[in-house]
Amino acid sequence: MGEKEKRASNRKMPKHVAVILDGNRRWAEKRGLGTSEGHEAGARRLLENAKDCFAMGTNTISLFAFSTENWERPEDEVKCLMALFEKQFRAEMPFFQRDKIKILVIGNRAKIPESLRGLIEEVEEATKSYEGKNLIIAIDYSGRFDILQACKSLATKVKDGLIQVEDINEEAMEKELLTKCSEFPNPDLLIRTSGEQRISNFFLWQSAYTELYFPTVLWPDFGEAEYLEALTWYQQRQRRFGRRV
Ligand SMILES: CC(C)=CCC/C(C)=C/CC/C(C)=C/COP(=O)(O)OP(=O)(O)O
Repeated sequence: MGEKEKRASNRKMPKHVAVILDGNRRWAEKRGLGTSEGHEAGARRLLENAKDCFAMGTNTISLFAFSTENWERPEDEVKCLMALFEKQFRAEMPFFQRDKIKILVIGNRAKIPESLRGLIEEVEEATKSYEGKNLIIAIDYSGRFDILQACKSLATKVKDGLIQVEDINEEAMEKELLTKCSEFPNPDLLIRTSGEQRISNFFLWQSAYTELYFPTVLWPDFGEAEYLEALTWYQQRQRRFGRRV
């Protein structure tokens, strides 16, 4: 049995892995390349890793591709990222369909260029009936934005008489979050590469009991061996969810 098959049969595999892919620019700088080449290398790595991750039994992968704060980056870099997202969605559509991967893009779509927005809708529509492999891509996403939009939606339901204040509980809240945690599990493992040890406004609600893993390697260098190391670390964790065991 190969390493991937062995992992896939391990019952302690994370069902949902969230990733903050960090270090593309530093990776490019170290090689005398431009930032856009770093992001391109990051995007290639992303898809290779997603394939490995699904093959080893994880059924939901979330990627923090572009944070709300990323709009503050130089205009050229933002343009290049939006163009890269478009290129990747177009190039990967046949793979999503062949491997039956459901795509869900979460975040505030208002500022995303129209052509990318249209393409996202197309990809989501084409993959919406697939079950078992979910790829959640966060673009113009922030955890605070997600919690706020969920609160607004619940408040509107109370105002419209659809629910009572007493009906608001964790389950009701989770149904309103963009990750639809009632449909997808909360992340078991969050990986942030490049040595930074913070969540940076990613899944604030969803990662309450997530195991946080911070390898120092830069994202474009995070390959299969590094992912296996992350899994070994995860499988040694004792998850208590606040209880004594
Ligand atoms: C399918 C799809 C949506 C693919 C594209 C994913 C992709 C490559 C996103 C880039 C995200 C990003 C801003 C990375 C951080 O590196 P950084 O620039 O912050 O690196 P640094 O920490 O070295 O500055």
